[in-house]
Amino acid sequence: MVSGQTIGVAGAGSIGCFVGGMLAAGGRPVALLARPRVIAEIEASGLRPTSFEGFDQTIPRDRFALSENPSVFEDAGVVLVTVKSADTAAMADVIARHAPSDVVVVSLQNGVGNAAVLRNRLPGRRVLGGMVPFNVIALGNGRFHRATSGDIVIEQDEARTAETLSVPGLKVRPTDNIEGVQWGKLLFNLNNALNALADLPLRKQLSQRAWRRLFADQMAEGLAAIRAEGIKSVSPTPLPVGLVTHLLRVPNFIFEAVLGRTMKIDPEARSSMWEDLQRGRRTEIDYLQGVITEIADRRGLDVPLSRRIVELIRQAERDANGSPGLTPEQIRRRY
Ligand SMILES: NC(=O)C1=CN([C@@H]2O[C@H](COP(=O)(O)OP(=O)(O)OC[C@H]3O[C@@H](n4cnc5c(N)ncnc54)[C@H](OP(=O)(O)O)[C@@H]3O)[C@@H](O)[C@H]2O)C=CC1
Ligand SMILES: CC(C)(CO)C(=O)C(=O)O
Repeated sequence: MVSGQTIGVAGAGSIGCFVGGMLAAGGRPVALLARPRVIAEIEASGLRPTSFEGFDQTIPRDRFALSENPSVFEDAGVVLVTVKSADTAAMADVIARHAPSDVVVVSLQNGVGNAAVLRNRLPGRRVLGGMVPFNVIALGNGRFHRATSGDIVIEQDEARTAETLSVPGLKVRPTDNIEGVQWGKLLFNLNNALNALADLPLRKQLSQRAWRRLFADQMAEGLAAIRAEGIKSVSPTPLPVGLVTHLLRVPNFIFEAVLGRTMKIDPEARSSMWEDLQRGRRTEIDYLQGVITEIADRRGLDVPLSRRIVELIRQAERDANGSPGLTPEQIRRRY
C-alpha cells in the first residue's frame, strides 16, 4: 500500500471504530463501512476514540468517510476486516465487488480461520492475518474506549503494511508467525465465554481465584488440544502460555502483583462475547471453544469443560436475556 491511500474498515463496530478513529486521528485517510445505527450515532455525536492511557480525541467529520455503501472502498489501498467471524465470508464478497484488485486485506479478528476464509473468497488478492490483543468497549455517543494494553500484530509483508498502519497511540507490529500468534490469542480468548457467562467486568472476574482456576482449566484443555495438532502457540502476554495456566491458580495477592506488571485492564472492560449476549447477537463460540471441541472430536481427546461452556453459551443465545450471571460452581456443576 502507498501511504496516503485510503484505509477501509469493513464492519465498523467496537474494534473498527476505535482502530479507524485512531488512524484518522493519526492523519490517515479512512473510510468506515458501518451499519445505519452506528452511522447515526457517529453523525449525532462524532467519532471519539479514547484509551486507558488518556488518549481522547473527537475526530473532525471531514477527516473520514462513513457509509453503509461499500463503494467507500473504491480507492482503498488496505481494507481492515473487523466483523465478527460468522460475517467474514459475506464481507469478503463485498470486498471482492467493491475494492481495487490490488487492495491488501487485513483480518483484525479473533479466531484462527478468518484469514483463510478471506483468501478462499478473494483469490489473487493479498490477505494478511492479524491479532488485536486489546479490548475495546462501545460506550455510546460515538465513544470507543480501548480498555486494555498491547500492540496489534499482523503478518509481515514486503509492502510493510504494519508500518503504514502504525500511528501515535496505535502500534502495529509485523510477525513472521501469525498462526502461532493467533493460536496463542485463541487460548486467552477462551475466557471470553467465561466472562460472558459471569456478567462481571474482566478485572473483577480475574480478581477471583475460582474464576481464574476455571480459566486455567479451560486453557489447559485448549493447550492439550492444540499441542496434539502439533501447533506451537505464541503468548500474547510477556509470559509463556504454560506459565500463565500456573499463574492463574495462585492466590489473589500474587496474581494481582504479576498482572499489574504485565497488563493494564480498565475496570469497565468486558469480553466482546459478553457484549454479544447483551445485544442478543450470535456469539463467536464456534470459532473459540468450538475449535477446541472440533480438534478433540477428531483426536479422541477429553475436553468436558469446553463442551460444557459451548452448551451454556448456546443456551444463553437461545434465552436472549443477556448474560445468565453464573458462578464458577454453576459452570462446573454438570461435568
Ligand atoms: N471488542 C473487542 O474488544 C475485541 C474484539 N476482537 C475481535 O474483533 C472482531 C470484531 O469484534 P467487534 O468490533 O467487537 O464486533 P462488533 O460487532 O462491535 O463490530 C462489527 C460490526 O460490523 C457490522 N457489520 C457486519 N456485517 C456488515 C456489513 N456487511 N456491512 C456493514 N457492517 C457490517 C456489525 O453489524 P451487525 O452487528 O448489525 O451485524 C457490527 O456493527 C471479532 O472477531 C472479535 O472477536 C478482538 C479483540 C478485542
Ligand atoms: C477481551 C479480549 C481483548 C481478550 O479476551 C478480547 O479479545 C475480546 O473481548 O474479544
